[in-house]
Amino acid sequence: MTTQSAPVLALNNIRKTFGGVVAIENFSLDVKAGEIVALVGDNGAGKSTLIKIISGVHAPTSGAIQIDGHEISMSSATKAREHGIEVVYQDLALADQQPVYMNLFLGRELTKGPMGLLDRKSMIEETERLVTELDVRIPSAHATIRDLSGGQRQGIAIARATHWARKLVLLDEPTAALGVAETAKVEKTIAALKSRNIGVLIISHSLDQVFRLSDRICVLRRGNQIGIRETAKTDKNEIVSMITGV
Ligand SMILES: Nc1ncnc2c1ncn2[C@@H]1O[C@H](COP(=O)(O)OP(=O)(O)OP(=O)(O)O)[C@@H](O)[C@H]1O
Repeated sequence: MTTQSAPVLALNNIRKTFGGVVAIENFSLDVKAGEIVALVGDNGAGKSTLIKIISGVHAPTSGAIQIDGHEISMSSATKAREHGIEVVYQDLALADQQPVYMNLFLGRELTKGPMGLLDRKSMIEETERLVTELDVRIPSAHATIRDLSGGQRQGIAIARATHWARKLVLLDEPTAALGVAETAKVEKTIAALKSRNIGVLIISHSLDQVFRLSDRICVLRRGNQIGIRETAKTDKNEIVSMITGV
């Protein structure tokens, strides 16, 4: 059961231009606690731009963003994290030369003692607990990211986001590079966020995945919101025609 109370995220009349290009026009959307909303649209529709606006990478040209009913200025990715928002980007943003445990704590390393030394033991223990819980199969918490497979890296990026998120997880094509079994595992992890009452906004080109995971589907075309549908009350044909406009 989920508590669908006040929206964790509310976007009101967001507009974003890059020079003369209007990437997002007049866009509004709520994501409630424990809800999974899928953002779909063709290439260039504006999906990634929207995720970057919510995660503080791009400032909107105009419009407002509210978290838990409070208007906030998402001026940087750090600020977004402070508000409990975590993102998994297509390029994963992992430090390739670093071990898994350092990646899970990147920028939020645990320290000990008056000198603030890295508490590697605790970070390794916490990493081992987390990867076991999420069934991310890696050789060890000490493994270097560059030595892992694409699926293992993806698992680490998602483990990091789900571990730190308090309000909202944003996922940009989280399973694009994965096989069937790995995709199923990632989808299970995403679905489990509902029980922690975390809101999820997911970009996916796979309508099968969108229908498996989401509560609602929001369609974007050329920066405009074409409509929002409850997943249980629509079908692929309707969503495809909303995406393509035919
Ligand atoms: N940094 C930027 N500078 C200039 N234009 C940009 C920038 N980022 C995005 N755009 C433009 O904004 C529009 C939306 O792009 P965006 O990447 O958000 O689309 P998308 O829906 O995520 O596409 P895809 O599915 O191909 O990733 C496009 O016209 C794109 O060229």
